[in-house]
Amino acid sequence: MSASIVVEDLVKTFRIKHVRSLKEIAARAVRGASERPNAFTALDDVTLSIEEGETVALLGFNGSGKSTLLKCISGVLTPDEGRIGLRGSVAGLIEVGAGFHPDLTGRENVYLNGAILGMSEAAIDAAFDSIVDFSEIPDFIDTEVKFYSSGMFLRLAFAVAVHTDPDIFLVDEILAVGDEPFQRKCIDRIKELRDEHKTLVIVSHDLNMVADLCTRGILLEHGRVVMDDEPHAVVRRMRGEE
Ligand SMILES: Nc1ncnc2c1ncn2[C@@H]1O[C@H](COP(=O)(O)OP(=O)(O)OP(=O)(O)O)[C@@H](O)[C@H]1O
Repeated sequence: MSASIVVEDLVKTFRIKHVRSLKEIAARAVRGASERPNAFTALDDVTLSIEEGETVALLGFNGSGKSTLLKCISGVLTPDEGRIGLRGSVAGLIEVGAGFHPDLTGRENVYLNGAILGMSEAAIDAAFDSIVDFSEIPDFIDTEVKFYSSGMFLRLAFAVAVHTDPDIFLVDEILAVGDEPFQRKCIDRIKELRDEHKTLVIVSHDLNMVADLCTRGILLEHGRVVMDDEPHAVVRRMRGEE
């Protein structure tokens, strides 16, 4: 086996903007109050290596840095320090509909999003019917996506992403907005990708589902990796059961 994703000494810091009214600013100036720190470390020296074909659950409570890590791996965010090495093509379903333009139709967005994810026009032509089939929204494919519900957005975004045939697939909270039948379909597709030996990194708060789906669990706390083990063991630790 060879490494598919290598992350070394990754640090990501965000600047925090404090929004205050003029009255507050004046009151603080009179009191001589000191400023709160305006930098926040979302990823604090993260090092990990994921082998080709592994299915990894990235776990942690709200704000622990999961999405930030996925965004750094996918290239949406640039880390402040550290290195990321990837072997193969990457598709991310991280911010649903991020690559979608609200004034374009579903059809136009399939082409736009497919191109962003590295598909040629011919490849999108060939996959188009299957993408629309998967999304199950054929009646809305020529409607501007600003009129879509959040679930319809997700359906089309997921359908495009799984048709790009990536080597590495990063998935953040796919189940948040899809209805139950579509969730089941997404999970089935993810299982197929797993069985095709793709490398998968999945973020979800549905702990039982990801623990069953994945072969490895990585737990983040305050931007640091604190456990890297069999996923059910990681879930038990999160629940305070061990
Ligand atoms: N663009 C940003 N600007 C400032 N702070 C940010 C930004 N993005 C994330 N953060 C902060 O970084 C921390 C980690 O956020 P992140 O979204 O990675 O957490 P998460 O583990 O995915 O959480 P959740 O389970 O709630 O989705 C949070 O405290 C968040 O407020």
